[in-house]
Amino acid sequence: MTDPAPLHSPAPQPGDPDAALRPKSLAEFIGQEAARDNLRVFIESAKGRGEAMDHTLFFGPPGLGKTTLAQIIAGELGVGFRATSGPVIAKAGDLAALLTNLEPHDVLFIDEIHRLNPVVEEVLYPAMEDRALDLIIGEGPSARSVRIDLPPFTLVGATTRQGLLTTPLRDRFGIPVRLNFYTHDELDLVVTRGARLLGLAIEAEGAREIARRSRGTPRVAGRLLRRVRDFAHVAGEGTVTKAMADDALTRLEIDRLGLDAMDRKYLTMIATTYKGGPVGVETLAAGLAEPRDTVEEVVEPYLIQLGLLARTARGRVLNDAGWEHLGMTPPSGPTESQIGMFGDGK
Ligand SMILES: Nc1ncnc2c1ncn2[C@@H]1O[C@H](COP(=O)(O)OP(=O)(O)OP(=O)(O)O)[C@@H](O)[C@H]1O
Repeated sequence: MTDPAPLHSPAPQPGDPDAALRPKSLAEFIGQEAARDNLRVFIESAKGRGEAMDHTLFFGPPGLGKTTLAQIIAGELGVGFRATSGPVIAKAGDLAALLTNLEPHDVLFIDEIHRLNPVVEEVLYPAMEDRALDLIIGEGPSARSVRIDLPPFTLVGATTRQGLLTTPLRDRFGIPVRLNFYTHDELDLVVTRGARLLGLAIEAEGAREIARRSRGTPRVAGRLLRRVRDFAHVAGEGTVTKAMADDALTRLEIDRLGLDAMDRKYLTMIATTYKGGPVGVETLAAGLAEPRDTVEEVVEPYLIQLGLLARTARGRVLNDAGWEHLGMTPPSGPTESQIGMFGDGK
């Protein structure tokens, strides 16, 4: 069986092998402190008032815990949880069926909410604002509109691309929450917790090594931990050490910054083919034979976070740190990054 998600990709895998490591409560959830503290207040307040919590939007790169937090909200509120995703809701009727089946105060989670069909999105506006559905019954001159009241509910939307949300939709979320990449210390806790749940003995330095190379992403940390466990198991080692983690991750082609083969191919292409840039994202996506969305949502955010890459108005540019990481020297003359940035080239 082929594995559609590369080992190091922050994208989810079918069957959700991460489910066993998913924190079930806010107290168990590591990192994202500001978001967590605020959510705790909103949850307590909604519970105290006996009302549904306000609609909440999570945005940020994949694998940082959007789905996990949505489930935690439902758990902490003590209400039901229904999950779907933007591209799956094909027709207005599909959304109507979901909404009319909710119990009062339930959480409805819509992943990839930026990919909702515009017709479906129109149905969502009154549902979010007035807790009502406006349905058209019949066709032609006899068509009439009926309004159906909905139970109070909380919509939790998740998106990797907040900028792609329409303004009317974005404005209807009372609680927007940005999720950021995790620090090494936080990922260290994620790895240590994961090892405990998997019954795997790991030295502190071993956990640190995995944390450092997890792209700031708990989903990647969990996945790398499971692969290191495989190597340790086959080698007959009882405890994961730093050397063992390093060896396993190197064999998986994950370098000391946590970049994988795709990241390095991307950076090398800008360095060698385009002399450090600027180069457009479409061109890079075509060169990598990857969809543009994957390049923008999965590959680039972490490279930008590390300061290896800049998005400018004229395209992507390799920064000095990017050249250094590749062990290459920029072409002579000032590079684009030395001249300065030209704004955000989205
Ligand atoms: N704060 C955390 N502490 C521990 N583990 C976490 C945390 N956040 C996420 N995880 C782990 O990472 C996995 C991925 O998280 P989740 O599915 O919530 O990410 P996501 O942001 O919804 O991703 P996507 O955008 O791809 O849907 C979870 O199964 C869980 O094991």
